[in-house]
Amino acid sequence: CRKDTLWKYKEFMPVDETKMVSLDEGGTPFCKCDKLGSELGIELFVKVEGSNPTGSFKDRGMSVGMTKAMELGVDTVGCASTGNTSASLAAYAARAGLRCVVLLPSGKVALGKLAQAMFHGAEVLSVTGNFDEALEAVTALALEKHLYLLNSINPYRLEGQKSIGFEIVHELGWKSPDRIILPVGNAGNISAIWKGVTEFYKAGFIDSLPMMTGIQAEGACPIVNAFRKNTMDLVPTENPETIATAIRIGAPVSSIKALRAIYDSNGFAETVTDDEILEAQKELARKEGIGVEPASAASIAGLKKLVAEGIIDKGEQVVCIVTGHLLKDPNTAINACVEPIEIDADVDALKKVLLNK
Ligand SMILES: Cc1ncc(COP(=O)(O)O)c(/C=C/C(=O)C(=O)O)c1O
Repeated sequence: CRKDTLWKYKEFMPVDETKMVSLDEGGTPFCKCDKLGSELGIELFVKVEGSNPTGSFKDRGMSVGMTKAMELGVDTVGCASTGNTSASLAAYAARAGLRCVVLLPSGKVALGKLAQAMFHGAEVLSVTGNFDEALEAVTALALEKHLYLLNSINPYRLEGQKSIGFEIVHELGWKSPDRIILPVGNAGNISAIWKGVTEFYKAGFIDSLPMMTGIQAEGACPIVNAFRKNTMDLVPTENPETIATAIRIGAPVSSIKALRAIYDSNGFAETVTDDEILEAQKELARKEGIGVEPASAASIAGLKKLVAEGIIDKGEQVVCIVTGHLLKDPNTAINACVEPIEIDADVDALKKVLLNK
């Protein structure tokens, strides 16, 4: 694989690299966003995880998790998913030659993700119920050893995803940013990144740590609710609802790790509305040219809100992680735009429309 993958940090990956299952994941773009940043009075970088092989950060965790599956000699892998985990698992299982079973909440998975899971040959089960119920069912199946579970409850997933933290501090010249902001659903990613930066801190590679800041949709925000009460006790959101279907999760499995990361880093947790998410998604696409799916835009919407609330100080160096590609959810993107103009392929018609002539 090419040199700039997450495997350049293989010494920090607790798996047998001779069993590596890789699609050259990691080494994603780290874009300085001066237009948005100067409007907000901060120094803004965006880590574009939609540039991974299947279009989301999940590939990092899946590469290491699938490598562990090969080490263990399992024949079947599985997950429940709001979409991206299943898309990534299907691709990496195909690469590894393993049987793949995915459970998806029926009618609540964005088109691109469903297409990926199906086309890579996963056995796709459309579950009546939400993600949390699907996860409970597939976990029971795994506990009876019918499959190897690769949801982010599997620690090897977090071992891969912690490389996002490695790359951020590496790209900043072995320095932590003041703050890392990301969307939170099942809460594996914020936990993983905190693990990564603290490992590099303990190794002496960096001498400070970022404030970990998690953003949730207003209709699916158990972590934020716990944070606001300054507690580790999580009250699940019973019927989570948001247009950002990737983070439509009510009972995050990694809530303890995520709350630890937020509290220990002196970080923060905030909610954003669906409208704020859609507005941020379009703003990032049209001001900085970075196309992301709705859940990913929650980190930008959260940044704007926290600056407005005075939680984020002027001049802070902030990294927003945008977790999935725009193409994952084409329907939501098209519904947010005006219809294309129908026109004849004729120069006069073009001049009429474009030049008002
Ligand atoms: C684009 C995107 N952005 C953010 C998240 C939240 O990350 P976690 O807080 O680590 O869960 C997800 C999660 C998706 C799934 O949980 C799944 O695919 O099953 C995502 O796809």
